[in-house]
Amino acid sequence: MPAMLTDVFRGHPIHLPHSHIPDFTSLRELPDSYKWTPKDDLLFSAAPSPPATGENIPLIDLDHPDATNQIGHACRTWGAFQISNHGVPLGLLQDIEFLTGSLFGLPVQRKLKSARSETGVSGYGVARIASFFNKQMWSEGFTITGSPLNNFRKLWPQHHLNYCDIVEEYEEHMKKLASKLMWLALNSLGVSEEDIEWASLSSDLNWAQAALQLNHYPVCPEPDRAMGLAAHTDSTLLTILYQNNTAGLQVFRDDLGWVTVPPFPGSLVVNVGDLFHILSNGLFKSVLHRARVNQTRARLSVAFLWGPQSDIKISPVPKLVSPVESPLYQSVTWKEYLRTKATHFNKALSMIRNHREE
Ligand SMILES: C=C1C[C@]23C[C@@]1(O)CC[C@H]2[C@@]12CCC[C@@](C)(C(=O)O1)[C@H]2[C@@H]3C(=O)O
Ligand SMILES: O=C(O)CCC(=O)C(=O)O
Ligand SMILES: [Fe+2]
Repeated sequence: MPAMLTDVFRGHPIHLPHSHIPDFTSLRELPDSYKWTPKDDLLFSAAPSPPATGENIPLIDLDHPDATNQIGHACRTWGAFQISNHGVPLGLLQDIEFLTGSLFGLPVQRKLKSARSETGVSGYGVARIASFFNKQMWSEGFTITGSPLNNFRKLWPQHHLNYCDIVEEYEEHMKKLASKLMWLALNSLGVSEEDIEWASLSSDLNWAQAALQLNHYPVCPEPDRAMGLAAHTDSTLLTILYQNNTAGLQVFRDDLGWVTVPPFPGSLVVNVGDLFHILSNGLFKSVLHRARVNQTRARLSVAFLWGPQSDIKISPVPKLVSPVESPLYQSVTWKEYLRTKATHFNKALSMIRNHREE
């Protein structure tokens, strides 16, 4: 996988307190800096949840004859769905979960040997969005772009090659799955490969790239006051998320509030990201989501964040733009968008939106 994302934050350092990541297991009480009140998580103005209706994001069987329409509907209404029969071997999901558990189980001092630098993308640390919040999140993360070899060697001097193989195999499966899902979703809108210049020009998947984000949410002494990962949308085209058998992911819908996505063994969660929202001229929703924590079980998740190569301009598909209106968004590369997001976070999408005359 080409390492094009690695230099995206060069010249855009963020000062994050990686070195202050505590040894979570030793904390019997929640420190004040980790106590969130509802106003600490208001950057995306998500209204409080109305009473639960039991509605949830759809679980779509990819072998179902109507899968295309179901995916299209889910992208328009939720911006998220779960999938079964996705073709990723269960053993590989178990391997990536094992790798993730093993990484975060290492002593803090070892993990810090591969700490993400202030201008880097890859490595160990707190989520990049942490700089926008006054409170700290109850989680730790590890981002992989390009080869993980150098970092993995520092983490596991003996076993790094086995772990590199797992990451490579996982990314290969994810790449193919993400592309299949994108085309199914676009087909549901009547859009095919010939309608998108950059996709039709390059053979196989040379136009795509990705980052793998491993997340750990340790057991928390006061889960109702803590936040695992604050509300955000992904900057991607699509994100494919594996979660272990512990609930915590929540997605937001204006009419339903925060809805918890139950883990179904072997299934994967798919999120529409901001770039897919732009490409679909606003028809697909980039889903606002967050992760909560709990008092009894540690939670692990693995997000495959998938988007176009850094030099590809994403703009609304002409077929989806009305002939009498301008496209909803200006064109933008993933790199430009990540930089805008790194400085303006929740305002990034509206900054590239074309404001129409009334
Ligand atoms: C490619 C990327 C997407 C991401 C920023 C990053 O450079 C690598 C990590 C990704 C992640 C994972 C956790 C949530 C998120 C908002 C963050 O802070 O880092 C996403 C970023 C994103 O989608 O914008
Ligand atoms: O842990 C989760 O369920 C969410 C992770 C996530 O949103 C991310 O890595 O972007
Ligand atoms: Fe996310």
